[in-house]
Amino acid sequence: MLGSNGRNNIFVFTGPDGSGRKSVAEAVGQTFGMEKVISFVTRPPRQGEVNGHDYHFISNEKYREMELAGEFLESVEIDGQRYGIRSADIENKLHHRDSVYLIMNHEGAGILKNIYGDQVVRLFLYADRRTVEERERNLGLPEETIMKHLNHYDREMSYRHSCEHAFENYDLGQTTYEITNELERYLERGLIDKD
Ligand SMILES: Nc1nc2c(ncn2[C@@H]2O[C@H](COP(=O)(O)OP(=O)(O)O)[C@@H](O)[C@H]2O)c(=O)[nH]1
Ligand SMILES: Nc1ncnc2c1ncn2[C@@H]1O[C@H](COP(=O)(O)OP(=O)(O)O)[C@@H](O)[C@H]1O
Repeated sequence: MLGSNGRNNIFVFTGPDGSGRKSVAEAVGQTFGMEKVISFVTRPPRQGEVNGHDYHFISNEKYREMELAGEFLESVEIDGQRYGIRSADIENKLHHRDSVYLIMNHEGAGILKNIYGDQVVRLFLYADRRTVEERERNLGLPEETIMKHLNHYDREMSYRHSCEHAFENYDLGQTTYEITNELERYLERGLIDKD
């Protein structure tokens, strides 16, 4: 379904782990009644993660089957685990709605941009290295995971200038407000009084 501006919007939240992509994306998604396209992943769920909400958690074998069947629009390997987006999921959602959102690393964001061009709006979130490390520690992530994430920090940060918009995230309410304002320009739904 095309939006009031005559096109679909695919909002991709990207940036370093711990920058707040999931938190902000969920808040903004709720505000606009937008659906998330959920990734398939081979890593096991972490405590509190829900299958079908955070990810579709699947085995290596199942992932390979889907891959061989050509089901993935985008598929990457990060730290030995596979992450992918199923073509049908994004197409079905866009059939019923004008906009969707996803959360991915720079690689996935670049692939989607190449496929969907102007319909993809990359929203880059960031905070300094010490802050993201502290947030991940407060979340209780295993030390090994935090270290892996920090190893990707510089590479992810260097993607900032390729993105359509970038937001420093230190105050969750403020960041959500800024992104809502920005998305309103794309969605033209009149949720924000611009005067
Ligand atoms: N390219 C790509 N990246 C993804 C996908 N799903 C999740 N990611 C990103 O992969 C990275 C690794 O994620 P992980 O360590 O499992 O942390 P998580 O963000 O807490 O799930 C994160 O930056 C995710 O945002 C996907 O389908 N494709
Ligand atoms: N502006 C912020 N101030 C403080 N904590 C934040 C802020 N944004 C996000 N967080 C917290 O940081 C942690 C990581 O956020 P999350 O949204 O999971 O990041 P990402 O999806 O980028 O890895 C979560 O515990 C989240 O509640």
